[in-house]
Amino acid sequence: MSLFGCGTIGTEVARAFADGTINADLTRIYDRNAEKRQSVVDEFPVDDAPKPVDDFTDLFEGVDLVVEAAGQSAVADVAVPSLESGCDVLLLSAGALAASELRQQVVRTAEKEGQVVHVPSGAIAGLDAVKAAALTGDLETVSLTTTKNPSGLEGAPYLVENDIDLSALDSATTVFEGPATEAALAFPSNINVAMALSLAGIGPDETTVRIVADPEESNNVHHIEATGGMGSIETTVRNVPSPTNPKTSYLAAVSAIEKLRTMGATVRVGT
Ligand SMILES: NC(=O)C1=CN([C@@H]2O[C@H](COP(=O)(O)OP(=O)(O)OC[C@H]3O[C@@H](n4cnc5c(N)ncnc54)[C@H](OP(=O)(O)O)[C@@H]3O)[C@@H](O)[C@H]2O)C=CC1
Ligand SMILES: O=C([O-])CC(=O)C(=O)O
Repeated sequence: MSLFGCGTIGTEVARAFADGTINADLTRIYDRNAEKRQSVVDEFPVDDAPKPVDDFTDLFEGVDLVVEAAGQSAVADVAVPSLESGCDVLLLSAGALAASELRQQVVRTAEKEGQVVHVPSGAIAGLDAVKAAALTGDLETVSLTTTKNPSGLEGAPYLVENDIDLSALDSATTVFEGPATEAALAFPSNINVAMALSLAGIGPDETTVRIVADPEESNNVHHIEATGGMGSIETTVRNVPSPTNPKTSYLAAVSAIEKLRTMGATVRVGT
């Protein structure tokens, strides 16, 4: 396998290869930051380290899967070329697929090449039930309310473009409400989970998202509500943020690791 992105999630994923949690080889890694590439290499014994590459197109050689843990622009760069090179992809920055042209291109290429696009549950819970409910054809509403400390939202394009200053907040405030299609692009580093939920359920135009900035909240909280003919589903995850990136919940990295681990497992639990 190859890894694109050697930041918070990429480092945790690489460690899981290094310590044998994932029973497969990580052979190539890429990040635009050479120091981060090197610090991932340093997680491995010298004779078992992945090769750091300067150009992401060198990730494809001799591997069957490329793990993206970098950012939405990386998905635009790497997803289609990976699939065309005969690699499956696992996308953490799934919000990139909110752009319908890219989404269609990725899906069509995967179909044509017979490859798989994996989107892990990441920092949310309940995709198993939402997927099953969607199959019944009468899943009616799906909503996600995400609450983060302002430090977990700062720098988001939507806040910058609308001149929203979160440092002045003294109580929980809704900063965005709209379809997942808009949320994923307005908050590209904060709400990739909305696209995972959309793909599992009723699509990004119908899935509604509310983002709350709360100076009293120390966790990244994701609350899902879904209703339909099967009844209703509610899940809440109160995630501990990663120490190296408060925008990213620790569970997101572990979710990707579990997905990779179980690709080769004999017993696979969950829908
Ligand atoms: N699906 C889910 O549940 C979740 C998804 N995510 C998403 O996963 C991704 C990784 O998160 P995280 O590890 O915390 O992020 P980090 O910022 O810690 O690490 C990302 C790394 O990738 C590099 N990078 C970003 N874009 C590119 C690019 N186009 N080309 C080359 N290198 C690039 C960054 O470099 P630099 O430092 O120079 O920017 C950085 O080294 C993010 O998009 C994040 O939003 C996060 C949490 C949950
Ligand atoms: O880690 C989280 O809580 C969710 C997140 O940042 C994302 O989906 O992009």
